[in-house]
Amino acid sequence: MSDTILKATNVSKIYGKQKALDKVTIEMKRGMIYGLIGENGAGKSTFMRTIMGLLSIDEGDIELFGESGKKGLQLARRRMGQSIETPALYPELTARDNLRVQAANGGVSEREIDHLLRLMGIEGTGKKKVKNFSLGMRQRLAIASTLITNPEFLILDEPTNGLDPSGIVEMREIIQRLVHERGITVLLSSHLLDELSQIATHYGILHKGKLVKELSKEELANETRQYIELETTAVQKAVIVLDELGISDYEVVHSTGIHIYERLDDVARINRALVLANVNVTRVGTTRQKLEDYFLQLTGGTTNV
Ligand SMILES: Nc1ncnc2c1ncn2[C@@H]1O[C@H](COP(=O)(O)OP(=O)(O)OP(=O)(O)O)[C@@H](O)[C@H]1O
Repeated sequence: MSDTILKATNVSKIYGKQKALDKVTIEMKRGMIYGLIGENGAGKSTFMRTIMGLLSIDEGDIELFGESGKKGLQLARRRMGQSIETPALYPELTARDNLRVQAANGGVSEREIDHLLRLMGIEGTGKKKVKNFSLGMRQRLAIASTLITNPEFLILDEPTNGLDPSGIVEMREIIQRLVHERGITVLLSSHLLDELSQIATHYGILHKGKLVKELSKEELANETRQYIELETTAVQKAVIVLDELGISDYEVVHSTGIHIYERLDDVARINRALVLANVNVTRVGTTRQKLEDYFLQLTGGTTNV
């Protein structure tokens, strides 16, 4: 069985004169959680729609589960679920009855419905009607309904949009559970890098239809790593002091600068030790390039939230 779930090569979509997608190439392997990040209008939904076959492409190739061509893609898409165009939830029905309605044609058992409700953490909603659900609960039910067909690859369009911070954390946990318990590969989107920063294993930054950067979770962590920035005119002496303090994860970045990647809460102590050793410290402090700053740097834009 191929490990490549999605291979989109040079995919373009043009609306009139506007290129909503401009030669986007993305490859996803089984088990990945791929976060597509971009501001409003960057092309995230358009990309997801083309992958699901809800929208035709003007250029490029799409391969799903190793299948290509019209027939092959049609078959492959049966193994996928999506939240871009899900059936509307019935506000007058309970969560369970909503799933029952959607499961009606698929021969899905009550046991499976129970499992989905539990998986999404909405098993306790009982007789409560969906119209009285919070946005977070509704989002969970919407995802539960995409799981009815037991997809191997799930596409979620902005699943954290509109949720409060605790709702975002819960949604992240749910998505991680899907990956760990069901082995589902997930492509999801957000206009905020921060919202997906703890769950995605890979990131693609989309800007004006172009994929401007692709990086793994580890690469992102490195690029936005927090450290103590130490400026001193005596780098060599400072390094000796750091060694004496048992600090080994540091980097001399230039003739007067050191980045220390550990003991971030110990700035005062490190400073004291340096001063005691007669090291002239011109600046010491913790810095971190915030994720959203990093994102703006890549897209050269201003934040729209
Ligand atoms: N049916 C359409 N006709 C014309 N232009 C469209 C159509 N759908 C999308 N667009 C344009 O294509 C570009 C990409 O839109 P898309 O919805 O994919 O962006 P997005 O990143 O998903 O943003 P959002 O978060 O706002 O949904 C936008 O400039 C949008 O105006």
